[in-house]
Amino acid sequence: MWIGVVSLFPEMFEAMTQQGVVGRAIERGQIELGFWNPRDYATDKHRSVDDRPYGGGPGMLMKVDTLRGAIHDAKAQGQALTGRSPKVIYLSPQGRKLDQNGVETLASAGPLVVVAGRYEGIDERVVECDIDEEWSIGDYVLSGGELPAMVLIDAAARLIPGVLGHHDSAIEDSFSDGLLDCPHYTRPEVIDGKRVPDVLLSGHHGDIKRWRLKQSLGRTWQRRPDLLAGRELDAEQRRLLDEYIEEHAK
Ligand SMILES: Nc1nonc1C(=O)NCC1CCCCC1
Repeated sequence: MWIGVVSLFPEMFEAMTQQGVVGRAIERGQIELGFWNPRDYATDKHRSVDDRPYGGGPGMLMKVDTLRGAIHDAKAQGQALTGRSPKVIYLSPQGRKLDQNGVETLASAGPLVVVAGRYEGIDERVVECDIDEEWSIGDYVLSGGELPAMVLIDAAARLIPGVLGHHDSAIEDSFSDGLLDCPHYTRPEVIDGKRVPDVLLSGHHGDIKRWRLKQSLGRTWQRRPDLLAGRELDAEQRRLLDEYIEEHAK
């Protein structure tokens, strides 16, 4: 998967490109990241990358020509390397809320150019002319789009076949099948008097699988009932959830 990143602070991405799942995926060639810094397109002696907002008001906006130059070249490189025109994504609180379905959609959309905003944002005409989709990672305001860009890159990378060591771990993640994740346990068997659930020590893989599904359904029912609304449960899932509710009725 090819992702071009437009950012004034490309060095912020170094940690994720050299470590962990994403770092390994890059090393294996499963992901390719390219970086374009609008500052490299500055032509004045101060190498300006911000500009004053029309109408006054606090703060600055990203300078149009340097930003558009970076987006243009990132798109061109993505096209040249993949043969497909990249989808250009802008991350801001004004965007569509990103969830696992959105990640799956973006991860399967071919090459991407992700634009990380700074200052107070970007000119609306750049959004209209150069941005294909605006996405938000949540209803809060950060100081830049770099962390949201890293969130998107990480979540998308996990969905690329072969990136995760164990195929199931992607499916069993929270939200991968639309449910919250089940509880997990590792050594020691007892922590502060709290024991690992016996089923997990039983070696009965069918029982363990059913227990994990029951816990996922139950947790989702308790913590995020919105994720269950409109979801068709099969007979087994319905039975397990009813059992969980029975056991946890107040
Ligand atoms: N929340 C968010 N989801 O995606 N991005 C977010 C954000 O808070 N981004 C900050 C950026 C927004 C553009 C102007 C500079 C600050």
